[in-house]
Amino acid sequence: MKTQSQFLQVLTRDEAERRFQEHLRLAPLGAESVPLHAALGRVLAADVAAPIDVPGFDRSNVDGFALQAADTWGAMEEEARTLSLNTETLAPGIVPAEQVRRGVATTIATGGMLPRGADAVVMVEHTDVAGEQLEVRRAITVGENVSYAGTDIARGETVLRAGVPLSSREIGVLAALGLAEVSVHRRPRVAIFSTGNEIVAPGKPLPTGAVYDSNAAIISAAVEELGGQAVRLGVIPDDEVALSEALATGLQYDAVVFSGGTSKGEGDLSYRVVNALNDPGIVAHGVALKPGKPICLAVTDGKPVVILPGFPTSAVFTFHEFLAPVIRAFAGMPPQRREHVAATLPMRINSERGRTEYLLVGLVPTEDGLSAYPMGKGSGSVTTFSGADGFITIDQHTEILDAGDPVQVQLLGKGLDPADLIFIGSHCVGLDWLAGELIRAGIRIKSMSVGSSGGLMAAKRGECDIAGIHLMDPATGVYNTPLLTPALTLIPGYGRMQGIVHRIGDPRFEGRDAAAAIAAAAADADCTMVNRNAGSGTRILIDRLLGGAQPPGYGVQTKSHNAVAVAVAQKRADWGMAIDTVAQQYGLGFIPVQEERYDFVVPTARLTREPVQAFMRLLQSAPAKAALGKLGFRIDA
Ligand SMILES: Nc1nc2c(c(=O)[nH]1)N[C@H]1C(S)=C(S)[C@@H](COP(=O)(O)OP(=O)(O)OC[C@H]3O[C@@H](n4cnc5c(N)ncnc54)[C@H](O)[C@@H]3O)O[C@H]1N2
Ligand code: MOO
Repeated sequence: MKTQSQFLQVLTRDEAERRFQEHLRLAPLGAESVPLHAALGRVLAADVAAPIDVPGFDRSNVDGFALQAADTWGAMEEEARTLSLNTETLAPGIVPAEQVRRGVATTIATGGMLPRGADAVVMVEHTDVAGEQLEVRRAITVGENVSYAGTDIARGETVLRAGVPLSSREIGVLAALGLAEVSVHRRPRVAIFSTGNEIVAPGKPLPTGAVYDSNAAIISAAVEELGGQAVRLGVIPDDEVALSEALATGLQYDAVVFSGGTSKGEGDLSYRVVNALNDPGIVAHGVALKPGKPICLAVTDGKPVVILPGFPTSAVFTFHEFLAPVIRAFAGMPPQRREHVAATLPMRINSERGRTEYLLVGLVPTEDGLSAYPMGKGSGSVTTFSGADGFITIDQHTEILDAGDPVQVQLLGKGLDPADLIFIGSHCVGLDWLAGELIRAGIRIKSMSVGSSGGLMAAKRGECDIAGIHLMDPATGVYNTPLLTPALTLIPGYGRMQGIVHRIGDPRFEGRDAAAAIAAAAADADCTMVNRNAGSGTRILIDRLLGGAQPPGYGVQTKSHNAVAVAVAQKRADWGMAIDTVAQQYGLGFIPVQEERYDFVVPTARLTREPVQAFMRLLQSAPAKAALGKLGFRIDA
């Protein structure tokens, strides 16, 4: 029998970090010399002192004539000073041979070397040449139009400091100093494995029940962003021998990252393999964090070995919490500066007691500052992290945050990227198409799917420009309009056909109308449905159709049309309610029930905003009508 290792001691985040870093040397791993063309993004390992002066000589900044400024004094447009010209012309790179004495000038080009005796350059525009004579029509001062040697960079000056990540600008400076190579910190090489029999590399076919390996891709890219070198070593099956071999390979690098197999389930073997390490081995397994509780942190011989939870959001979060600072330090990058902004919660939030919760949020500007919308699709979501602006930290002792509570949001990226147009509401592929068109037209869009009711609330609070909703008023059976208030304006959208989806050829549904199909389903005790979440427009339709009955599967409340179609296609259920376009996508049969309206609600005060107007014009345009029609939506004439 396999032993089930428990999370014997769940640590706080800070204690886990302390134990982890205690055994690590948070310093660069060494320096190496790289050619300038390969230096982009690398971190300077030593201060750079200028070996030469830049410019290396007194240089003219204009096309004109090098002379002694005193010879021009008193010169005016109608009262020129006349000088004689030397014979040479000083193009850049020419070393002057002739001296500039009183009353004499030398022709010089921009970048040319100032000749001995000259102390200024007059621009060609302020002169006339007549034979060997130069007429100057403008008085200039000593030093005018001249850059003296070493004024840009003086020899011996420290121009760049160790620890600076090299961008194109620093690389330009190094080249100007004549340096062909530069000493940079060695990039820490991070071995990255994904684990699990169900994990499939992108690009390969996906068997039912399998999952594409997103963790390796996101962790690899994050390692590179932090100045490390990602060494992708593939997907390792749930097999102790294979995992041990992987670990041995991984230990040839500077750090080892596994994802998956750290909790206590069947097949979660990664931590058992890592458990064989010593000096000191595992320092934390189980941290009071959400997401990220099963994170396993180990160190062996000064090398970090980490098992990230398999769930993508947990994996990314714990990577950034525990490993990112270590990789930065190994790479010689300065610690990350974390930026916070103040915001308000638009809705009540429940949190789990006993775990510090990191809640990813999207930020929306309002008249009273920022509103922080939870992006939560749970730890298993791949998109939560990429769509969020930041996260709030909910203390382990806090169970509830109320709507209107002030929160501090730690930003994920650099600064805030304000949007021109904010959509909050129900997700629709038609709206996706419209948003795509606006983005192509240069409008910055932020879009949050919080359902129809959430969208309506956001519009009432003035937090969005446009809320896509499809809510039927149960009393009248009319969509959307009965729910408006005077402060809201409705932009008519389009119709979508809702109906019963079933597998093609199922005799309980095929060829019947909705009422007959429901009756046939009710007559078969084995017939299972899949429901929708309470509050959704679709659920109202289902309940009307069932007339109070609750057949098998009624308790399974999925949150989208796609989830309903997948459940039916994969035979976990026999019928459900979804829109016809989704039924088509999954090759399912469809019995029309009712056309519902998907409309756009705009806070009236925002109606005149140009991006809102652009949206309205787009919706009315012939290409939009054609595209939406092709997607299966019925557009008003
Ligand atoms: N009984 C308990 N069950 C679970 C607990 C617990 O405390 N007690 N903790 C839960 C938490 S919290 C998390 S987080 C997960 C983490 O589990 P594992 O680290 O063991 O991860 P897996 O079981 O291998 O996978 C979880 C999930 O993530 C998918 N996955 C895995 N690798 C990848 C990848 N490379 N790319 C994309 N997706 C991946 C995997 O298919 C699973 O769906 O455990 C809970 N359970
Ligand atoms: O703590 Mo797990 O990391 O929520 O999903």
